[in-house]
Amino acid sequence: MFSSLRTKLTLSMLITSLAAISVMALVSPLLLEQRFEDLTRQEQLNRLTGLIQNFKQQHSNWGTAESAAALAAQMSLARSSSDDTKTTQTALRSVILDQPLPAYAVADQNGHIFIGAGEFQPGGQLPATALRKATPLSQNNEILGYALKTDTTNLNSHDRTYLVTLSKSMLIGAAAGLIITLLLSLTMGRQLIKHLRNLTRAAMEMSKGNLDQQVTIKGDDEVAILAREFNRMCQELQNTYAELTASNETIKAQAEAMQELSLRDELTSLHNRRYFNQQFRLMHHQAIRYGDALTLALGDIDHFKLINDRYSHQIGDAVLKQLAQLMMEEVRESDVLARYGGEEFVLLMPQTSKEQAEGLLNRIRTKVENWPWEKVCKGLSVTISFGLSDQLQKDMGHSMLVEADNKLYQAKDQGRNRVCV
Ligand SMILES: Nc1nc2c(ncn2[C@@H]2O[C@H](COP(=O)(O)OP(=O)(O)OP(=O)(O)O)[C@@H](O)[C@H]2O)c(=O)[nH]1
Repeated sequence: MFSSLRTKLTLSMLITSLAAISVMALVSPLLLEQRFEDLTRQEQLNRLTGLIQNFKQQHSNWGTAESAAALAAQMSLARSSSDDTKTTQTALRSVILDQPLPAYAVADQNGHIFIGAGEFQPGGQLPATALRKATPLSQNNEILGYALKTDTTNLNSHDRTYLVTLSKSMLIGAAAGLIITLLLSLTMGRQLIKHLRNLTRAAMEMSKGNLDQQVTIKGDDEVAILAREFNRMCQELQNTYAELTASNETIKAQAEAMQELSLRDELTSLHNRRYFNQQFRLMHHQAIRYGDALTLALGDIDHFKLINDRYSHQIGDAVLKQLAQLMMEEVRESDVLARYGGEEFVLLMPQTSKEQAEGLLNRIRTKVENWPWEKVCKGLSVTISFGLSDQLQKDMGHSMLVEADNKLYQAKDQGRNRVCV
């Protein structure tokens, strides 16, 4: 339901804020009231202690029923009097008039009550059980009297109003603070989500194969660290991919070169017999299937042994190379010219009749005969003989090769430097 991170963050912040305000609304007034009461009570007890001290300074018999009665009398006088010149009466007035009437019964150290409250009346005696519950009023470790709380609260309506106003102000302040925090969190959350979205988008692009991904980095937080690492990984991946592609290309090129080399003759750079065999099988099959013409020629340099013997093996090699070059210049791209072995060549001519092939081979033969072989070696002359076949039989080309070979022998027998058909 709440699938996006943004929604989840917003909701969690809202819930947290509401929970914080609720806790504050419930707990803080209670704590405040408790604290307020404690302070008020302490203040009242201090005043009572001060009252007794003042009285005791003037009356040496403090602790007797008489002195308690005298203080009680002074207190009832202070309630009705406006004269505040005397110290005790001033203290009394501050206890009795400035403060709400405390819900305390107060007695001297021997339990003689001089301030009455509840069931305890002035002039009476505070029972032992009540005395145990009462708070001692002491100074310099000397107990001057006891105050027994007879009411649950020390707070008057003023205090309560003050307390409620304070609680409300606190709540308004807290609510305002929380709203600001919420807004700030939302802004920060938006920024965070923006960075995460950028990262997600870049990662998705990467998974599609677009490795060239870099995200903007701001700040130094965890998301920035994540983004920095992501960028570094992208860069590394890109470099590795480029290296792999390059080495792949090299391997491919090397494999192609190896393949090509394995099908080429090293000396003449013509295709070799293996390549010829592959092509011959294919072309022979196609020619039979589609009823096309296919002519095969075997060529052999005349008296090549003599050339080797007379001019050296190196000159023999040079002749082979030059002759291959001359033949290459004459044949079509679609023809297959290969060194068949030693001083023998084979030429496969697809869609070529025997007559057309004969014409081409005679052109080659004449070209070879007329080429200035003196350039290679003084006194050198070279000729070549060819045997032709266009026999298409379903025997994988065997009869064609046999016939071409027979015709080549025929050409040699008839005096060489010729084409036998
Ligand atoms: N220099 C060189 N000679 C080669 C190479 N391959 C084969 N030969 C030589 O070619 C010669 C072929 O001689 P033969 O088969 O007697 O034929 P021929 O001398 O040409 O005589 P005919 O074919 O009857 O005209 C041999 O001496 C081989 O050593 C090669 O790659 N380089």
